[in-house]
Formats: sequence, C-alpha cells, structure tokens
Amino acid sequence: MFDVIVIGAGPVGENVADRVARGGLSVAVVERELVGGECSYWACMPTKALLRSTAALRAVNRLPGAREAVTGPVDAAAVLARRDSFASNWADDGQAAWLDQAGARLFRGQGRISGARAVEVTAADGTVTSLTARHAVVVATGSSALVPDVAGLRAAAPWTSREAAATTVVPGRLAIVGGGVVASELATAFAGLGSAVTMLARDGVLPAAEPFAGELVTGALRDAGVSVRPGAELRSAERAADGTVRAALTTGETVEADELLVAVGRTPNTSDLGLDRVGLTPGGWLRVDDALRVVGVDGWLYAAGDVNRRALLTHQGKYQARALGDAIVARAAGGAVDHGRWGRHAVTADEAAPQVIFTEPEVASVGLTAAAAEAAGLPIRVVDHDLGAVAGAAVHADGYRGRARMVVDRDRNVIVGVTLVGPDVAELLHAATIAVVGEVPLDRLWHAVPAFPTISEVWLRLLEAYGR
Ligand SMILES: Cc1cc2nc3c(=O)[nH]c(=O)nc-3n(C[C@H](O)[C@H](O)[C@H](O)COP(=O)(O)OP(=O)(O)OC[C@H]3O[C@@H](n4cnc5c(N)ncnc54)[C@H](O)[C@@H]3O)c2cc1C
Ligand SMILES: NC(=O)c1ccc[n+]([C@@H]2O[C@H](COP(=O)([O-])OP(=O)(O)OC[C@H]3O[C@@H](n4cnc5c(N)ncnc54)[C@H](O)[C@@H]3O)[C@@H](O)[C@H]2O)c1
Repeated sequence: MFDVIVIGAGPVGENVADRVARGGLSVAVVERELVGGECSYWACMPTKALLRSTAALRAVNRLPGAREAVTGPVDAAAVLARRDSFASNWADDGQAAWLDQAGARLFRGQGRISGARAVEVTAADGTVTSLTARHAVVVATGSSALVPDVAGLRAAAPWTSREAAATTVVPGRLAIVGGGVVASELATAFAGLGSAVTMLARDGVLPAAEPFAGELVTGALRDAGVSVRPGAELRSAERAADGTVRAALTTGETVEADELLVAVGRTPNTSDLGLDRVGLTPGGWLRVDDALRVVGVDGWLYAAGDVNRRALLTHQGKYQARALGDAIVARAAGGAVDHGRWGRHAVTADEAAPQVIFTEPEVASVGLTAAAAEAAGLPIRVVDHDLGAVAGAAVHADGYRGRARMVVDRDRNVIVGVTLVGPDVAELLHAATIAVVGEVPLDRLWHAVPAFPTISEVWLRLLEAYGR
C-alpha cells in the first residue's frame, strides 16, 4: 500500500512523485520504458541538441568579423554525438537514481488501473505486481505521435518524431508531413544538417501561431533550401525495395524521399491503461476538472501533463505536477486546497502557457493570439513592432528580421498575449510571461525600463505605439 501511485515517469510523473514525497507521503511510480519520458530521450532535449549547433553557426554568419572565422559547414556527426549525450545515450540510470533519492519507489512495467485506487504492473518478464493507493492514483502517461490513416503509410515505415530525434544518419532527402511545431523544428534541424527537406504543410506553417510567425519561418526555411508546400496533402505512401519512399499527393504529384516523417499531432497513451475498469473509454484524452481530477471517476483518479491535453508542453505539465502534488498532500493531511483563480493549487496559468518554437527564426509566445482573443470575445487592441528596427537587434546581428505583437485587453488595460519572432528571442519570453500572468497594468509597465541596447527595448516601442 502506497499513499500515491503515479503511472508514467515522464517529466510530469517525476514531478508529481517529488512533490508528494516532499510532503511526507509514500509514492510508487510505474514506468514501462525509460524514466524521464518522451521529453528526455525523444522530444525536447535531443531535438534542441540537433538544432543548436546550426543556430550558433547561423548567428556567427550574420556577424562580419566572426563569419570569416568559420571555415566549413556544420559537422553533422559531431552534432549527432552531442545529441546522444543530451539523450543520456537512451539510458535512464541517472533519472532512476534521482527518483530514488526523491523518495519514490520505481516499478518497471506496464501500469493498468485494475479498480478503485488499484494498479497492476506487468513487468517485461510477465510478472504482475498489484499496488493499492490510500489517497490517489495519478495518470501521467503522456502522448505518442499520431500516424494518420493514409493508404500505405504505416507499411511504408515512416519516421515519427522518435526516429527523427534519435537518428544515427542524416537522410539525403527528408519529406515531412505536417506544418506544426514538430514539423517546423525538425525541418529546420535536418535542413541545417544537410538534408534536402520537403515540407508537406497541408494547413500551412505554424497555423496555430500569429500569421507573421508562419510567414517568417516559411521564408527562412525556403532560404535554407527547404521546399515548403502549403496545401499539399498526402494521399498515399509506399516504400520501394531500394528504401525510397514515394509520397503521393492529392494533386497527383509524387514526392520521393529517403525518409518520410509524420508530424501531424499527438495521441494520448491511454489505450492500454485499464480505463474500462473504471467506466472510462480507452484511447481518449483524459478530461479533467480544474483540480485535475478525471471527470467521471469518484475523486481518487487524477491526470496531469500531455494526457489531459491542457497544454502539451513539458514546463506546463511540470507546473500541473507541482500544483497537483501539493493538493494531494494537503488533502491527505485534511488541510484546505485552493483551486480558485491563481490559487495555490490551481493551474490557471495553463491559459497563459509560454512556448518557444526553436525554428529559425525562433517563435516565442505566451497567452492568446489576436485571433484567439477575438474568438474569446475580448475587447482587444493589437500592436505590432518591427524587431529589426530595435537598436539592440541591429547590433545583435546584421540583417536581423523579426516582429513582435502585443495583444491588449482594452477594458482591463492588461496584456493578454505576446508573440515575438526573431533570432534569439527565446530568452525575451519570460518578461512577457510575467506581464501576462501578473496582469501588470500597462500604466505600470511604462516604469519597467528595458536596458539599452537590448532586444528587450521592443517593449518600450510596443508601449509607445499603444500610447498612454
Ligand atoms: C519532437 C518533440 C519535441 C518537443 N519539444 C518540446 C520542447 O522543446 N519544450 C517543451 O516544453 N515541450 C516539448 N515537447 C512536448 C513534451 O515532450 C511533452 O509535453 C512532455 O514530454 C509531456 O510530459 P509527460 O510526462 O506528460 O509525458 P511523457 O514525456 O510522454 O511521459 C510519459 C511516460 O509515461 C510512460 N507510460 C505511458 N503509459 C504507461 C503505462 N501504461 N504504464 C507505465 N508507463 C507508461 C511512458 O513510457 C513515458 O515515459 C516536444 C514534443 C515532441 C514530440
Ligand atoms: N518547442 C516546443 O515547445 C515543442 C516542440 C515540439 C512539440 N511540442 C509540442 O508537441 C505537440 C505536438 O506537436 P505537433 O507538431 O505534432 O502537433 P501540432 O498540433 O503543433 O501540429 C500538427 C500539425 O499537423 C497538421 N495536420 C493535422 N493532420 C494532418 C494531416 N493528416 N496531414 C497534414 N497535416 C496535418 C495540423 O494542421 C497542425 O498544423 C504540440 O502541442 C507542441 O506544443 C512543443
């Protein structure tokens, strides 16, 4: 018997376990693959490592005096080797040791809910261990790449983000289905490593972001030699005996490649989780209330991270994990929980989740886009500024191109969304997150003076354009 059982030891499950153990509760963690989850071995970390060296080279090439010191292209083998170390060579002893020192007990195997507060763990050798929880079971099983039902696609053995992130070879020709975050980052990465990339972006590039983000990223991808094909839709795929993949489009054209990467979204890891044992439908996203309790189950089952679909981001899942872990501890002690807006145990900031898309240029955003704010019926005013016109950006790199947008709720006089697009804007994002989450009135923001000459001076320009 444990106080809490966590199924899934990705970044979210690890953090739930850490918080409840810090609160003095006993905790079991069930993991079927590697402790650390998707993020550590096949997603955030390896993909960022694949992108970083090319980004540094691009930065140097924008600077006369430094560019002359560059004598050749990126060394792809060295990049892959550095990536291996960021994926801990796909071994989880370091993270398993961390979990152990955090006070959690690890059970390796497939976790399945077997009844109220009960979980069975089936190990690789078939041994089944039955666990029961005094207070809570937390599902943190994450998500997997979605492979759409397209004729011949599965048989063509496409890459998903997993194979791309862990590849040992840089394909000569890479075709990518999708235009979202994964597709755009991996198109940037593989073009930088030397692949001839074709992007079949049925719904355009980064369609969920502000439109100028997709336009700037599309322009830079094309400059890097990527064939970006908005509107192109896959009709069927096949892999020939020589390994070539042929992707047939609905227009009748065919795109040939050495690998075909499918990046069209995610599917929740809930199909083999025993959900039917508690009256839920296997395979779906887990619907949760504001306390992250699974809707339809009586108060002991929670879901955090990707699997609840609130925000498919590591940092946001970990934020949920901290709030949830602390709430479980408080309830176990008979104490009060506060799920009110911005309360101690609330996950209100899921509405204002920051995200950096590590493309060239980077896309950093928090809160609502103008379109989303309008759809929500907010009385907004939108202010844009050319990032390249900021002195700090001009010094940062010759030919700096970028744009910033601030979406203001006119009635409340606060910012509800910010998008920054440009080289090296990632580190500017936290200021925006604080302004949005802190609901800092614009009158007060005038007193937050950005240092000269930094790219952050765009904040002053945005305020000046808005006026006071
Ligand atoms: C290519 C790519 C790049 C990304 N880059 C970023 C980024 O730069 N920044 C960012 O914030 N986010 C990024 N993300 C998103 C990020 O990876 C996820 O939001 C994050 O991993 C979610 O964490 P999680 O713990 O909810 O799930 P996961 O990381 O998916 O972990 C879930 C764990 O549960 C285990 N599991 C599942 N079912 C069971 C079961 N029944 N029994 C036992 N164990 C089980 C799995 O093996 C896994 O270890 C990226 C995603 C992709 C695909
Ligand atoms: N840097 C980061 O923060 C980062 C990096 C990678 C992934 N992630 C997260 O992982 C999640 C998954 O990323 P993703 O790129 O797989 O999903 P996504 O939702 O960002 O993009 C999927 C894209 O595929 C398109 N699409 C859907 N079905 C299609 C089809 N049949 N054919 C062609 N296109 C189709 C959609 O219009 C969409 O643009 C995202 O929520 C993202 O936030 C984050």
